[in-house]
Amino acid sequence: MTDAKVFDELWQVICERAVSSGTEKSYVRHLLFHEKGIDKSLEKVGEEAVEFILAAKNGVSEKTVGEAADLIFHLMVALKAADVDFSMVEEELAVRRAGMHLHD
Ligand SMILES: N=c1c2ncn([C@@H]3O[C@H](COP(=O)(O)OP(=O)(O)OP(=O)(O)O)[C@@H](O)[C@H]3O)c2ncn1[C@@H]1O[C@H](COP(=O)(O)O)[C@@H](O)[C@H]1O
Repeated sequence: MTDAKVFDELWQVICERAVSSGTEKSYVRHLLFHEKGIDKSLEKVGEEAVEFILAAKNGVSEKTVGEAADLIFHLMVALKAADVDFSMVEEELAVRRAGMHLHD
């Protein structure tokens, strides 16, 4: 899959994990129901951001792609932990594309 639909699918899975009390192993659930609360997801965003920066600075594109994916994934989990729907971010980006600024 190479189109933006992957973001919507991933968001849907993250939302399912947030309501599911299932017992199967789930990394998303591990983050969302962590004893540190939202701090766990936020920590991961920080770690992954640093890893992305280091990879990009080192100029190895395969590593940079992997770290970018880790960062975006953890950012989406953190949005869920912050109770912000991903569609709001998409909407904000769409508004900016249209040359308007909703939250200025
Ligand atoms: N995109 C991802 C994804 N990217 C990275 N990771 C996991 O992120 C973890 C990062 O590893 P780290 O070493 O940084 O963290 P850790 O030591 O395992 O654990 P913590 O430090 O977070 O406590 C690894 O376990 C990876 O498997 C992901 N886990 C899940 N997804 C997506 O989320 C969906 C749902 O996942 P589950 O909730 O596990 O079913 C999957 O189908 C994927 O689409």
